[in-house]
Parts: sequence; C-alpha cells; structure tokens
Amino acid sequence: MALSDLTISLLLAVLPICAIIFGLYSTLRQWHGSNNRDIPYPPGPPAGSFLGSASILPKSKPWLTYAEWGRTYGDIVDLNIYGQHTIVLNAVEDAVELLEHRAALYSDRPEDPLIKLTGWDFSIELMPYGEHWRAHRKLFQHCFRSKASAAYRAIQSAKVNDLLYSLLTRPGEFRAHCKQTASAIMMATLYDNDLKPETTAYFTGLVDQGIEKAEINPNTVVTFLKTFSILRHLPTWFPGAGFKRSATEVKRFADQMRDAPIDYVGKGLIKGTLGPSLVSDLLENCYVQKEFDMVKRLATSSCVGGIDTVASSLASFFLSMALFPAVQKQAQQELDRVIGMDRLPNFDDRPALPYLEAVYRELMRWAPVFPLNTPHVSVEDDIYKGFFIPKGSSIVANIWSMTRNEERYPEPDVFNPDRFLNAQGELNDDEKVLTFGFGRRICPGRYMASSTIWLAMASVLATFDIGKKTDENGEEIPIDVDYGDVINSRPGTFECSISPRRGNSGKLIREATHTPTS
Ligand code: HEM
Repeated sequence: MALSDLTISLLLAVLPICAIIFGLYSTLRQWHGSNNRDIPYPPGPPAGSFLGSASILPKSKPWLTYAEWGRTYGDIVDLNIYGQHTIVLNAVEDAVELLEHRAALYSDRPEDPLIKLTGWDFSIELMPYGEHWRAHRKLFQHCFRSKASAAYRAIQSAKVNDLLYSLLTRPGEFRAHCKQTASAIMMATLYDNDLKPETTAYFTGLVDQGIEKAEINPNTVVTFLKTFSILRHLPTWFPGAGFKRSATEVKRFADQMRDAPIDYVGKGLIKGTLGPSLVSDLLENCYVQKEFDMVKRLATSSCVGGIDTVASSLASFFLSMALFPAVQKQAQQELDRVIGMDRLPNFDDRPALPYLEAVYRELMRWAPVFPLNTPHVSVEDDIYKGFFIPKGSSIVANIWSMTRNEERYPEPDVFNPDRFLNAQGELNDDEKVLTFGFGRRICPGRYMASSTIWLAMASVLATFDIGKKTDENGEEIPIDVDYGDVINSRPGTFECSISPRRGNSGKLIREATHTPTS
C-alpha cells in the first residue's frame, strides 16, 4: 500500500471517531452555555448509527425525505449532525415567521471553509450576513429592483423575439433555445447590449464550467469539512488533502468566469467599441479597487444565479404546456381576446392578462427551481413554538413541501392556474413565489426573472402550439420526465411538438426580428 493510501485510510478511520467526540462536545457546550436547557429541540429522525444523523441523511432528492419527516414529526424538523443542527421548515407560515419576521436573527449563511478555498467568495448568495454582504446587496438592489429592472426590457424583448425565431426554424432544439435566451439576456444586460452570439457563448461556457467544477455533494463533503474545518489549513501536498487540490482547480475556473467578461468590458471601454451596459455604467463610477471588485462580484453572482434558473423555468413551461393542453388553450384565448392576433405581446399587456399571470404563478409552484431554499443560519439562540433553535443552526425551507401542500393546493401535481384566481377570474392574493426564497436574502433578481419568464410565455403562446409528439399512427407519445436530483431543479430530456399557431405567426416573428420573410 502506498504511503498516501495508508495515510488516507488512517484519516478515514479516525475522522468518524473525532466526529462523534466533536458532536458530543458541541452538544454539551451548547447545552451548558445556554439558559434554555429544559427547552427541547424540534423533533427529528433518531440518529441511525454511531455516525449520528449523518448516516440517515437522504441519498437523493432530500426535499422528498424532509417532506416525509414533516408528516412524521411535524412541520419543524431537527437534524443533528455531529452537533450541528439543521432545522427543516415544511410550512410557509414558519418560514415567514422565522426568515422574514425574525430576519435579524436568521439571515446569515452557513460558514463553509470551501467557499474561500474555491474562489467562490465572490458569490453574494454565499456571503455571511454583515457589512460586506449588505454593501453588495445594496448595489444589487440598486441595479435590479423592480423599477431599475424595467431598463432591461428592450434587451429582454429582443432576445425573446430571437427565441421565437429559433423555435420557428429549429423547434427540436427548444431546450438549447431556453438556455440561450436566459444567457443572452443576462450577458447583454451586464456586459454589452450588442454582445456577439459567439462572445455570449464563450462567457456562458465559462459560467457553466465554473459551476460544474464547483458542484459537490453538500450532504457529505461540506458537512464533514465544516466540522473539521482545521483540514482547510493542510498544505495541498499533504497526503489525503486531495480535496484541497481540487479546490485549487475549482478556483482557477471561478477566477476565469469572474475576470474574463470584465476584461472584455474594460478593453471595450478603452477602445470605445462597447455598447451600453450595466457593468460599463457601474465601472465608470468606480474610483477605488474595492468598488471595482464589488462590480465584478455583482456581475458574476448574476450570471451564476440568473441563467440556469431562468432556463429551468422556461423548460418547465414547455413541459407544462405539452402536458396540460386545456390550460394552454385558455391562455391563448385570453391573449387573442386582449391583444388580438396581429401583434406580439409586450410588457404593458401584463396587467390585462390575469389568466396568464396565474399560469406564471402556477409554473413557479408546480416546478419550483429550488425545491430546497438556500440555507439561512441563525445568529442567536431562539425559541419558536416551544422549541429551542440554537445559534448557528442552518434553517432550510423545504419549498417542495410548501408548494405540494394538499390543503393549500389540492391535487398538487396537476397544473391548475385556477388556484390563483377567484370566482370572478381575478387574481387572488396568493402572490408570493416561494421558490425565490425569504426575508433579507430573498432573490434580488426576481423582478428580472419574472419579466423574462412572463414575456417568453406570452410570446410563445401567442405564436405557437405546444403539444405531445405523435408516432407514425398519429398516437400521442407520452411524456415521462424526471426532474433529477440537482438542487437547481430542471426537467430531464423530453420531446414535444412546437408548431406555428396561425398563418401569420411566421410573419409576425420575422418582422419582430427583422429577418427577411421567406
Ligand atoms: C427563476 C429564476 C430564479 C430563482 C428561482 C431564484 C431563486 C433564488 C433563491 C431561492 C435565492 C436564495 C433566497 C434565500 O436565501 O432565501 C436566490 C438568491 C439570489 N439570487 Fe436568485 N433566483 C432566480 C433568478 C435570479 C436572477 C435573474 C438573478 C440576477 C439578476 C439572481 C440573483 C440572485 C442573487 C445575487 C442571490 C443572493 C441574494 C443574497 O444572498 O442576498 N437570481 N435566488
């Protein structure tokens, strides 16, 4: 056996024992240091083996197991992993109370030693609560709050028109078009209104690679490293410190996706070849390195948070329309009635289309992009509904349970926009899109995301019919699709038919994209 293998085996043998000792120590320390010794933790699954709750952590789709535990133990579930508490919230009311009404206590993020090691400390989403995060969040809201997001409408409209043209000419590649639309909108908004398609593709490739390299199973490596954060100080050549070597590799890609587009903008500004853009506007007002770094972090966080998420929702939209044709028809009838048949929809039409708005809300409920919210961390001990929530707990809102709550949403797997309408066909007050998260950490890009998804839905429904494909006998081919196990949830590969709705659909699209009519 090579020396390094021996060392790794020893480490693997010793670490679980250290884990137990550390777990016992942290529990005792929390218990001793607390005035709340008689108050119970929320109920949760019993520790499975000598490895503690870690051995019963779900291997896949944890939101399903957490929902099951919610039915067994109650809406608030505690997982104690080596003395580190994760509190799963299965009900909206509890998430709103803790993450919104008590936001001052529950807006931190898990401290993860890998974040800095991998170069992902640029991410606003991963920043600990405090002045550094607050300054970035302020800048983000300045750029992406509801009113500011209206400035990007022209780009959104142009790219959605490109989506229509792509669907007209290459309908079979609709999944690629969804991703292309989401990334073209984000890249053009951030870096250059006139960004060339090949440059968009290059920057998007860097983001994809950066994310792919960083993907690790949060249930294992991170939990372990969090407990044994001392490991982060090992030199990269240390036997068994392979995770550190791969962290260096992840960092290389993270740095590249963060720096390359900014270099492009910088050079464009100097040469005077750049179209207008959010980043160039911001850079022109940067006077010190600190401000320059903030702009970089804002731009990279937007790409990481705002491309795949929007692309996932667009893919789920095509799926839902193929599976629920009656909904599609009703939305198309509303569009025809309100905007007529001789033009494409635009943002000003949104308030006049309540059924389509209900389709949007139902899409975000039926296929939540994040079945589990990003964990928030508590900064003080707290007591809630008679349970003790120790400082440093990770609070995970189980969006899946909330959006599949049968009392609130009967037959939750059915795509039914009527849930969001009253008897008069007006929108009801169930307007909170749960998959955007909660409180002070709620997604700041939600206005931009909502308008991109809405305009794409409206424009596609106005010009295309989406349905199941048929076989050689004209029989519909059933669609059987799985959403997989990734945290950013998206439908697996599926096929559907996408055909122009009317004789003038092609003409409207070509006029909108200034493409010659053929
Ligand atoms: C369908 C699209 C999207 C979904 C479902 C989504 C969802 C989320 C969720 C769940 C969070 C964490 C919320 C929490 O901790 O409570 C988040 C945070 C964030 N999102 Fe989004 N997002 C989307 C689109 C976007 C877009 C378009 C952008 C950029 C323009 C963006 C930028 C961010 C940023 C920067 C954060 C970190 C906020 C913080 O920690 O303070 N997201 N998003």
